[in-house]
Amino acid sequence: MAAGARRTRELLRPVDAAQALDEAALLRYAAAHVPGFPSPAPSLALSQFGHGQSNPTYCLEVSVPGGGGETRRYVLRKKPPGAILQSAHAVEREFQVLKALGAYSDVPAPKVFCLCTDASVIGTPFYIMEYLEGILYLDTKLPETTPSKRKAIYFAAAKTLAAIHKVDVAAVGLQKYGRRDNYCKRQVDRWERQYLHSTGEGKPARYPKMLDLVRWLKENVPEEDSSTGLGTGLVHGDYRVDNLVFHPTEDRVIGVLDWELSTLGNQMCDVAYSCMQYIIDSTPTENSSYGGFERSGIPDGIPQLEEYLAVYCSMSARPWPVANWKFYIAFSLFRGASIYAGVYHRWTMGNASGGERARFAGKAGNAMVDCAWNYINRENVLREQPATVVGMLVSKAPRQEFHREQEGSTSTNGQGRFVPSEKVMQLREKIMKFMKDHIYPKEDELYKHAQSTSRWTIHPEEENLKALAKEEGLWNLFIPLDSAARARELLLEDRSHISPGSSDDLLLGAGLTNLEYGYLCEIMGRSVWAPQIFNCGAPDTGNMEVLLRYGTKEQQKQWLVPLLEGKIRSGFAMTEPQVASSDATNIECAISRQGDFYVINGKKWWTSGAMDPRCKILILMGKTDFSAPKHKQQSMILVDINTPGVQIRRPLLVFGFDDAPHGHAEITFDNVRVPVNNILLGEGRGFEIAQGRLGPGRLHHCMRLIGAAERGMNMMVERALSRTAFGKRIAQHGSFQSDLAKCRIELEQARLLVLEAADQLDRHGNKKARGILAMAKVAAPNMALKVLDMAMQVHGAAGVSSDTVLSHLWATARTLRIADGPDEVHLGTIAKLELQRARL
Ligand SMILES: Cc1cc2nc3c(=O)[nH]c(=O)nc-3n(C[C@H](O)[C@H](O)[C@H](O)COP(=O)(O)OP(=O)(O)OC[C@H]3O[C@@H](n4cnc5c(N)ncnc54)[C@H](O)[C@@H]3O)c2cc1C
Repeated sequence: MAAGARRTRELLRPVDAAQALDEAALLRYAAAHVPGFPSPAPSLALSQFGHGQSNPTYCLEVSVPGGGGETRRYVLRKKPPGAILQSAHAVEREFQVLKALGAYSDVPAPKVFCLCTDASVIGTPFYIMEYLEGILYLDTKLPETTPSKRKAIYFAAAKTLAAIHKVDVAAVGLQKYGRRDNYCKRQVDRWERQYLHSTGEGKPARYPKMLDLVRWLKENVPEEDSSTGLGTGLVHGDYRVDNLVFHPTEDRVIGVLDWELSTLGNQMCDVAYSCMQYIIDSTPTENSSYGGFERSGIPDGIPQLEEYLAVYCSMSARPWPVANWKFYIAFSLFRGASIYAGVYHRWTMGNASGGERARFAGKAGNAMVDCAWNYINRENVLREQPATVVGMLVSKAPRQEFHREQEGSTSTNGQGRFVPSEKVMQLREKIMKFMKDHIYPKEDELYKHAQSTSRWTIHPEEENLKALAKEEGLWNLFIPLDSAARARELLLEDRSHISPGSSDDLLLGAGLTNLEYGYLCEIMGRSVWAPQIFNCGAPDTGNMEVLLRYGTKEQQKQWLVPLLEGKIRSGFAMTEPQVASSDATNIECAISRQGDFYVINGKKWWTSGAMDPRCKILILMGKTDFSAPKHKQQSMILVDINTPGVQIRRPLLVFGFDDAPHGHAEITFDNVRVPVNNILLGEGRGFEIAQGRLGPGRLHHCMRLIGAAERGMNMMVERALSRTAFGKRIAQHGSFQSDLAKCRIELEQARLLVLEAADQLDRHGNKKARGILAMAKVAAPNMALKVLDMAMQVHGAAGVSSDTVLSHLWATARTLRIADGPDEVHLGTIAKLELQRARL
């Protein structure tokens, strides 16, 4: 076989005499079944591809009648002649998968024209497909290319494999193409049978180590193999660089060939198989040493196996496969050995396509078995963490519906202004994994519960998830360094009020700055359910912040600790229906001192979280002195929600969403008596507290909005790539591309603004950072609304339904142009500062 890069046409050779076809019959059939086939064809030049072992493949070159010498090329692929293994050489299946992929997916595949199952036409079933003029790299070492091209080719191969694995099989009509579960288990049985069929008495000798390998594989099938969900789907079955046709001038795949072994199943088998050249050079030649790149040295430019894997994992959002990698490699070697045993057997019977190379297939197969055993006996085969590849962040989490994790400006190469520290990156990855493993898969169920008649109760799963998040150390991450320091002193003095087993360190977060938390909060914002699972949901975070900063020791013991532990929830009651509450000087709720008590009278609404059965404490803002200066009249006070006189009147709806089970409540306070020491910081200091509370809290909303928008982007892209309108993918329509690009620009702008605001908050405090905080508070919801609106648009009617998360995310984003202060108020702040600066 010719080594190196070959143009498709260079792979053609005269037809093997033993594989000659009835050309007249073929022409008749093609003319009748291939749309646009030149007819009557003045001449047919038939040649054969020298590359490939299994199904004989031909090139039909037909002159176009009256075309002045113009010719058209087609490719014909057929079963080999003679007795063949029943399940092998399934050209019918190749045709089926190519047809489905060609019509509905982004996987580059040759277009198929017709399938002939009538063996009487040319002796065996066959199909005819498009001839792709491109480059095939027959030698996986890529000797005839430059190092940079080698890298690009390998990464393109990883990307294309990811594209195959992301095909929605139901959407392309391949849902019955195979069983997804127990793929490896069934494959081991299948290839064991094939091996036994191809070897033994009167046939090539059996290799005892192969039988041992079968036993080992059967005993070590990964648990994930029994699943039908994560990591299962379309499997190519023979995915190698030399089965890819590359564009003649660009480093991208234009066609994936040889789908003979494709089916549905465990996709990690494809991945391991595509890495075979790193492990073994199994080219069947007489003098083969069988050493893969790992032994012979990796050609310059070809990425390390772990780099290649990292790209695949990143593009497919698949977990880093360290846990079962040994199995998958051993399985690939075993399967290769079994295939080679078949090739060798056919060669001994005189009917292997691929000629003399098959002579050495038996030897090569046994070398694969030896290699599998060497691999199994190695201590470490893959590092615990994925390799870092420029521009890629590899999730170690399993794939979920939510595939791509765009990283935006945080996906840097360790350089630049906003680059999270290693500690933050680790937490970020952990949260992303948690979201993929536990939150996205439960969203539907939580949503259904929130629509049911039990919606004002807590779904048991929510508390389970909280326990899990706590266990993983993903708890109270919002707590800024300085607040934690103050509370630590108070809490450490007396541990009697802390539940046994609770760790102080865990309760007080991870010692992050607001900026550091920003990178994490963004991820939580991708799901409306996520923040509270990590005990980072509003309004609890703001309330805890108030208690951390301003609470007395007693207040902290009674209310802060259970909040930090996630045992209770809280509400913040400031807004009142009868006054414009964006101007908090308007509020009318009265807090009057009577001896050792304060008596509260008033009406509040939009007290978020107060409907939650776990809500035990409200921080209420009212007036203690109506005659004091305008900003000294207000005070904040702790109100036990079960105090007589506190009455929840109704849940309010946001565009029809009641946000159960947390809800937004209208509450009346009729002569509610609370102890005097429930006052926070002191009478008349409500505004002061509000400033402290609202800075970080506002920013958290912004961060979550960036996450929500990012999710919108992901969903929009996935939808546009998988749906066809007016003859092409939505993603191929220019108007979509322009909207998408604009959304990305706005998102990145907003993200940078939010990060900058967080940084200034850390460095200069609330007051000095108020201008940029206000900018972020205006920019983030407006951007998120635009992106989510566009995402809904791309989803068509589905986008505005509750079948996707988009409408709920949009509704939540819309409230944030009002909640925590309307846009206009923040714009006023920005303008005021701008004018002040001009006057200086
Ligand atoms: C989903 C949701 C959750 C909420 N959660 C809480 C909560 O937990 N606790 C709580 O206390 N409140 C909560 N709120 C209430 C929220 O904080 C208030 O709605 C907000 O502060 C605005 O007050 P208002 O509704 O009284 O509007 P108003 O103050 O009446 O303002 C109405 C409009 O007037 C205009 N306006 C106001 N000021 C200016 C100005 N300076 N310049 C120009 N135009 C102006 C703006 O267009 C503004 O939107 C929540 C609201 C929503 C929607």
